[in-house]
Amino acid sequence: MTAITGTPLLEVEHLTMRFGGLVAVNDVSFTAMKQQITAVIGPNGAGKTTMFNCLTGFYSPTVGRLALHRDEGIFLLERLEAFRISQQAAVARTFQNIRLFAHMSVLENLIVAQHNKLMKASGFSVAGLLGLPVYRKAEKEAVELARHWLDKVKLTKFADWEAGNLPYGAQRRLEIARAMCTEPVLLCLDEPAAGLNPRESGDLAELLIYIRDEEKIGVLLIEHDMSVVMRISDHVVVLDYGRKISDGTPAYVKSDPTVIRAYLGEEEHEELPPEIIRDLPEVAEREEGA
Ligand SMILES: Nc1ncnc2c1ncn2[C@@H]1O[C@H](COP(=O)(O)OP(=O)(O)OP(=O)(O)O)[C@@H](O)[C@H]1O
Repeated sequence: MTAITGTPLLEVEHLTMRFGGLVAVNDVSFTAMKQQITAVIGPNGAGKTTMFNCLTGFYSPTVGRLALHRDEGIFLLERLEAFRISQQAAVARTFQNIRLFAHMSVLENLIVAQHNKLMKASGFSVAGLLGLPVYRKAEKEAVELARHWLDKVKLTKFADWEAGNLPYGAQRRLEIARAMCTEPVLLCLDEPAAGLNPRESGDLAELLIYIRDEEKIGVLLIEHDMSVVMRISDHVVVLDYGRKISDGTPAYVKSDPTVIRAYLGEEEHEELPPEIIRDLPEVAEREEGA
């Protein structure tokens, strides 16, 4: 493990999630820092999505403390219901499978994401029904925020399209925009590059860098695409069979023999991500000799 410096945003301590006899996440601890991209990687079934489900209230962890540090104080996520984790702790997430409102327009998807803020401004309908200035102001701000994110994900010209008619890569970007419209402090993305072509993966990487550097939001990223992970992450946590097996900078993790072994399995070299294959001693020697 190499030390990652920064200001803690999310402290995961001894997280364990059991399903009957199966321990999907086994005593995992790490700290994700503010304004950093922390990637969680590992072979299929390693426990990555289960960990996300614990963080976002879909599962109640068997054991563990999940402390989110905000200016307002510390939120213990394991004690909060899912809707409070998103509304009060300001944790947003996307899923492996796309979950947009397919029959709403692209812009409407981003306005609906701000429903809680708008409901509050409307005094839970009264001010909204009466068209009071406080509600009109909130509505205008919601549209401005939506337009800001449409621009950032390069979907402005598709604002009136039905979301379900967008190409796949654009739907993925819209999901991230929708999550950002909830104004999170922590953005959790479950395999955002899945199914993207290399150009779209490049755009995604740029977008995540923008979210970190300009919007100053912490990102927790589950991703199998190692070219994206190694390029943009500040910190990589590796899980295997539910346990944390490595934790550090991308450079440290990709040359960690434990990680190489986990991806290699027994004799399955082809499963190893190319970035890790390049660092294998036998490959490096071969390339030097060539
Ligand atoms: N609700 C559940 N009930 C029982 N077992 C579950 C449940 N959810 C996940 N598991 C099991 O927990 C283990 C970890 O699964 P998980 O989906 O978290 O892995 P993952 O690292 O996200 O995998 P992938 O990269 O394939 O998405 C797997 O063995 C899975 O079958």
